[in-house]
Parts: sequence; structure tokens; C-alpha cells
Amino acid sequence: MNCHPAKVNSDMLAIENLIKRFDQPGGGELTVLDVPQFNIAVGEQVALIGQSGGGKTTLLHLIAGMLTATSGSIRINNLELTRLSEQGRDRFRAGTIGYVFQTFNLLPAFSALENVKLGMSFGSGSVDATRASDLLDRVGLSDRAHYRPNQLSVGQQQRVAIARALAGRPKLLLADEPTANVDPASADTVLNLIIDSCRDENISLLMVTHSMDVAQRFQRCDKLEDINRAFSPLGAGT
Ligand SMILES: Nc1ncnc2c1ncn2[C@@H]1O[C@H](COP(=O)(O)OP(=O)(O)OP(=O)(O)O)[C@@H](O)[C@H]1O
Repeated sequence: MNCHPAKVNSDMLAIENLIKRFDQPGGGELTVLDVPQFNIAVGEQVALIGQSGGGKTTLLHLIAGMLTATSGSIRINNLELTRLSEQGRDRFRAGTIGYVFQTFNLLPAFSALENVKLGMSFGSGSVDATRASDLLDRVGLSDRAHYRPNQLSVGQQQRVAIARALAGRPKLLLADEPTANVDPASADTVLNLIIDSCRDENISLLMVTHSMDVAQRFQRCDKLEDINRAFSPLGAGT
């Protein structure tokens, strides 16, 4: 009988010795990321800041399994992402990760409600119509449920994108400058929605931002330059 309780890893995300290199158009390779260690605990909310071209979006894409690492380990919810096939990563992402893009990425032919439901069907595989409506209500758009993206304001589109990202009940939400393309009043709404929803549903949050006002809303704010050994003040990998 094993008297020792199994070690419970309370990290939602654990990165070790992560390296990402890109082929360069002119030949050769560029090392964009060399991250010895980066962890986010279950339910923790982290802002990530850093200079343009430093590798923030690349890091989010690696964590989401949309890009593959050159080497190293990315564990999410105790599963080693780098060992999965592309199909396995897609399935894992759909069930575990929510992603809020800077440019929303809503499907133009579908209504707000249908976009949220699609986020759900990718995630759990089933559609909970009540949760989809509740999420639209939560982001203040129940009266716009049947509008298509081009019939919504920019701030409203980002709120639909947040509802969609939360629809599949993710464990980790990745947000890439979600307030960059909305006006200051909407930016506040968008930020509050993300922070409050993650807190209420115990979702870990990693948000990339260029805004110090946004970063100051977080208890933990990391600079990519501090975690990335490939950083050069002249630009990534130089
Ligand atoms: N597919 C690719 N092939 C080659 N180089 C790439 C590729 N994708 C990104 N890069 C390079 O990787 C570096 C980091 O890009 P990334 O988009 O991650 O930066 P970022 O920190 O998100 O920048 P920003 O804040 O401006 O959005 C850049 O120098 C970019 O040119």
C-alpha cells in the first residue's frame, strides 16, 4: 500500500526549457523564445508585458498548441502538450483552453449566439443553449443575440468573443491584447468581464497587454524580457 499521497501539481501551466526558433526568410534561424521556467497556478491571473516583436504572441500560440516548440516542455493541467499529435493538440485545446484574439476572429456568417454555441461545440462537443444565452447576458448582449458580427460595434464583437472563449468551460484562458482594438470605455468593460469571469469560474488567465493601466489590474505582472533568455534589447533573437 502506498502511504504517500500522490503529489498534486497545483500548476495549471508549467513550462520548462522551452525553445522556439523560426526559419528566417533570408535563411538561417531566429531564436525567439528561450524560457527556462514559467508557471501559472490554478486560478491565478497573470499579465504579460514586453516589447513589440519580443515573442508574446508566439508564447501564447505555443501554449495553445497552435505552434509546436523547437524543444522543451509545456504541461497544461498535468498533460504534456509537446507529446501530442496535431489532432491531439486540437482536441486538447478545444477542451481546455479559451483564446481571446486581439482581432476577435468571430465567424462573420453566424450570429452572436451561434458564435458562442460554436465555441461550445468545439469544447465539450455538446451545446448547452442555456449557458450560451447566459454568457451573452453576462457580457451584456442578450438583446444582440441574433446580430451578426458586422452588425455589432467593435466593443460588442470583443464581448461576444469573450463569451465564445468561455463557452467551452476552459481551464486556462489566453488573451492576446484583448483591449487593443476597443475604445477606452469598452476596454474597461472587456477587462472587467475577463477578470471577473475567470475569478468566478476559477479559470487561470494569461493576458498579454501593452497597457500599464491594464497590467496594474493584475496581482502578478511578468515581463517577457525577465523570463526569456533569447531577449535582446535590439529585438528578439538578435
Ligand atoms: N512564422 C514566423 N516565421 C518567422 N518569424 C516569425 C514567425 N512568427 C513570428 N516570427 C518572429 O518572431 C518574433 C516574435 O513575434 P511575436 O508576434 O511573438 O511578437 P510579440 O511580442 O507578440 O509582438 P507584438 O507585441 O508586436 O504583437 C518576431 O521577430 C517575428 O518576426
